[in-house]
Amino acid sequence: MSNDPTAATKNLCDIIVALDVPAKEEATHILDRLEDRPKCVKIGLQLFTRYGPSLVEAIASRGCKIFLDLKLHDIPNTVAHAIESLAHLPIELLTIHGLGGPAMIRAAAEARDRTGSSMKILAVTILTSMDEEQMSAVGLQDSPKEGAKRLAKMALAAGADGIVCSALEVETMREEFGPEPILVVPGIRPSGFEKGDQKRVMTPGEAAKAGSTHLVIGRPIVKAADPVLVYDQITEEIAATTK
Ligand SMILES: O=C(O)c1cc(=O)[nH]c(=O)n1[C@@H]1O[C@H](COP(=O)(O)O)[C@@H](O)[C@H]1O
Repeated sequence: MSNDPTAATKNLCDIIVALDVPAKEEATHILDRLEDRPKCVKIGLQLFTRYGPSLVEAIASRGCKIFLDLKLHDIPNTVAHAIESLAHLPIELLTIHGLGGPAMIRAAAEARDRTGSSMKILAVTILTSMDEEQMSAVGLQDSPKEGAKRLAKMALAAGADGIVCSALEVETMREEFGPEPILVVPGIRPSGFEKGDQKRVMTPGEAAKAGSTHLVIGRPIVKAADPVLVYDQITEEIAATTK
């Protein structure tokens, strides 16, 4: 296996479009405009709490892989049963919170295995909207980089297939865990785009170069006047930095 920390990204840094919109018609409209560009889209709490599993099936039937971002965080028994309830759906990636701890993560992976589902389970480390001040307010005393690394180590050992972290931590993750783990990276901001509520951000090119496998991009694409133009510019930026 290659020791090149960017090996995992060669030809493999996919864009995941976060469909953070209020209505399924709006999500469909964006996907129609983007045509067959996105190979994977994210359905998060905003759409899933409104439309549930039927929307997952409808969007998957268009040929897109589905990243279902529910960030499950509960006692192991409850998370395991939630995963059993989701197992029949065409889900590629599913999020749980790393802060749920190793027993919860293990229960999630075991539930997935029991059902025969092939979904990959990703542990969210430190949300990209958090900085040191926010972490300290919930009793986390280390830096985002240290905290994310600590949670990632625990989560991967407990059976997570990959992790969600900011691009600022990706290089450290690759040094620590090698080329195997899936590294899904939100907090992506093309240069000049406002951070909004995100605290730990990087440009698409920097994030891809660091070794991310997937970049989760919401507002810069879905709120753009011309989402196709922005999507294509991001694709070119990634290609230029990872070739
Ligand atoms: O799990 C996620 O996808 C996620 C984790 C995280 O730490 N930060 C984060 O922003 N996200 C998600 O990534 C997307 C980022 O959206 P934008 O900031 O609009 O690009 C949102 O849908 C968030 O829910």
